[in-house]
Amino acid sequence: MSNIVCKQLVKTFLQGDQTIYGLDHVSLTIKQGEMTVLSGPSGSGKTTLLNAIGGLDEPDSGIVYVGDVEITGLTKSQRADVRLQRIGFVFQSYNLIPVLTVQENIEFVMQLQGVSASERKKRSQEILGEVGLTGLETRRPAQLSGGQQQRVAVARAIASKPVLILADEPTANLDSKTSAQLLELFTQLNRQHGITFLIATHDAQVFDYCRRHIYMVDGKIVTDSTS
Ligand SMILES: Nc1ncnc2c1ncn2[C@@H]1O[C@H](COP(=O)(O)OP(=O)(O)OP(=O)(O)O)[C@@H](O)[C@H]1O
Repeated sequence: MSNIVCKQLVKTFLQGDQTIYGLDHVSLTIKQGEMTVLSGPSGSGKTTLLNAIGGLDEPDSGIVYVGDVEITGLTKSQRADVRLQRIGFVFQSYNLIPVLTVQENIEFVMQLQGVSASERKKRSQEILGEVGLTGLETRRPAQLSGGQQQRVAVARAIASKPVLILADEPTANLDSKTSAQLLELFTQLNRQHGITFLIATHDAQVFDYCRRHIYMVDGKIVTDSTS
């Protein structure tokens, strides 16, 4: 089982002469296959928590496990390796590589993983079908709508066959219909592949797709409910 376990995470930032708690002793367990929404006011620590779980940033103290790997015990390059093998990211701003085509953007991660060219082509075609982008493989990101670009970002995130997808405001730049389509896609990937989703958002539409809802204020989890 690849559960996510966080124990007593603390992350502080110095702002002027003030110490701000991005994470104030946060502990939580997310079971493999859960779809969880993380909400809270601006500055409550949502991104800081995603970054700690995904190993993009190091907490000051505390422990993060993704499955049997303790992320917090690794070096920067070891964390990058764990991300490559186990964790997909989806951001508000898509973060695609503009000079690469849709297919090349998807294959990029597999290339880093050392997957052969023929296997990359086969898998990227399958993934394009799965996210509903067949026929758009030779386009570049600027030639796609926001919703299509976000689907490419999801395709890239699942290319590495991750156990966990961390999504930070994934619907923020999408209209409500396109957001619903993206969330349907998340649900489908969650059900078919058992991928765990942790979605940080202000968008109430996301709540309908997640049974578990964690709410943060001032770096602390104040409610954690499952419907
Ligand atoms: N690199 C940084 N330097 C200084 N302070 C930071 C840094 N990153 C985050 N913070 C502070 O940590 C707190 C938590 O920020 P975080 O970005 O995690 O909040 P958030 O809940 O994701 O906010 P939003 O909903 O606006 O994205 C905020 O007070 C923020 O100003």
